Amino acid sequence: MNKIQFPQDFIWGAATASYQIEGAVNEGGRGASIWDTFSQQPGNVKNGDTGATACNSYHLYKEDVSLLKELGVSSYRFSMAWPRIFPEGTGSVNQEGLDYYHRLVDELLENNIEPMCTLYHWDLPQALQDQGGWEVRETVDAFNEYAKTVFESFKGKITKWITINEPWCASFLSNYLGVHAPGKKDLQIATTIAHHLLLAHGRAVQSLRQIDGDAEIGYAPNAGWSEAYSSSEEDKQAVRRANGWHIEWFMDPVFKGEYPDFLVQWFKEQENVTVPIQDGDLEIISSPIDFVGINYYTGNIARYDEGNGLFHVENLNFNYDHTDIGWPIYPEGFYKLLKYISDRYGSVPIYITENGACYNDGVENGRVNDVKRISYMKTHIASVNRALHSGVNIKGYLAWSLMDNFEWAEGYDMRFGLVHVDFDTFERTEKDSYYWYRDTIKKAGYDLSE
Ligand SMILES: CCOCCOc1ccc(-c2cn(C[C@@H]3NC[C@@H](O)[C@H]3O)nn2)cc1
Repeated sequence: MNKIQFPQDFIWGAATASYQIEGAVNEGGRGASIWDTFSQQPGNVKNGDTGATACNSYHLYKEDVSLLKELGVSSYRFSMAWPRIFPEGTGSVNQEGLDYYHRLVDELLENNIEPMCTLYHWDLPQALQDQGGWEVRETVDAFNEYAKTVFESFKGKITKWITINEPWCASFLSNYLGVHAPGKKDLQIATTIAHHLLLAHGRAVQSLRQIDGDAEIGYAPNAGWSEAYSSSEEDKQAVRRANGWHIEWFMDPVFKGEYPDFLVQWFKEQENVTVPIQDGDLEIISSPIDFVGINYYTGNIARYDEGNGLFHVENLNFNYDHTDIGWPIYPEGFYKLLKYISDRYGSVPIYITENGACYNDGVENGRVNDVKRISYMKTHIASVNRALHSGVNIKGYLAWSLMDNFEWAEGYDMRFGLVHVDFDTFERTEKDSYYWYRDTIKKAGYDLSE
């Protein structure tokens, strides 16, 4: 037997995001985003890299679609850049921006590839940031205007929408830890932003129901996985706080209509931070959705460590194998996470909207022999298969990423692609993992002995 086998109707895909691949930041009427501003500020991004040219996908999208077609995927997850549609965040619509995404979507549909579109993958219009950004509720209204505009424009073409990608990154990583744009370090601001992102999600869900009853909508929360070092109560509580911050903080409000109270109390008592909930917010946030996107990369073993960070928790470094970005390789965590989500939130349809590994192999004699990425994909796709066969309602798997791209604060050094990109010439070279994934898609699985 020795086979990892998926159902024939299992959806296979690949994912990218606008600021990471498009480039052409001053073309097509696009306005500035917070990532243009943040990446231009010295010290924020390795090597001073920016998304100004990226993979040049704004001009090379047909080549990208050809790569997807050859790969054999049935789904392509991309994101729209809000500043291409509304250069000033609100107000007049930039028709050139809509036209670009219509060209991309038409090319996908002509190749029988279903577009899965993320509305917000972190490139907030700078004009809105200048007026308070996600800290102010007016940005929630602006997001809803943007969402309604593209729902109307792409009705009948795009049938799977994702509202917000990784709200933990867009709130806490960006406004408490200061690692991503706009680089703030204030827990109350980050907590307020997290709430407004969830509110924006809920408002967009309600708007889609009014505009296009045939389309499906979800969101893509972060999902790391921490596991207690021991069965001691203090280790278990420390890990409960860590997982709660990454997972429950963003999933309980959507699926249960409330924040995890133990964490709300922790924020209040430890940090004097509160969530600015107004009447009706949680009803909006918990508007029923059609699927949830799970993004998984890594997990860790953790234990209680008095005074260590927000939650008094220490991630232990067991010298597990790591990818080139330094993240431990922990496929069992993926299986445990998926079971945890299914047990806690029920049979909501799940798409793995991101899973992949950073390996920085270069091109040698026209090939990229990224055997470690193939190994990572084998073990992690097997974890998805374990969860699927354990009753978790998983509908598809989309690899992060179709191609090497701008990996945020890590710049272009950290490569997650199935396709290698030369960032000077924009030449694309399919890696060995691309061919392995193509064969796996064709067989809807793979043989463990291979
Ligand atoms: C001070 C401690 O700070 C440590 C860094 O902390 C993080 C956490 C998480 C990430 C992270 C990066 N990615 C991959 C992206 N997902 C979406 C897509 O755009 C991919 O490029 N996911 N999570 C980075 C850094």
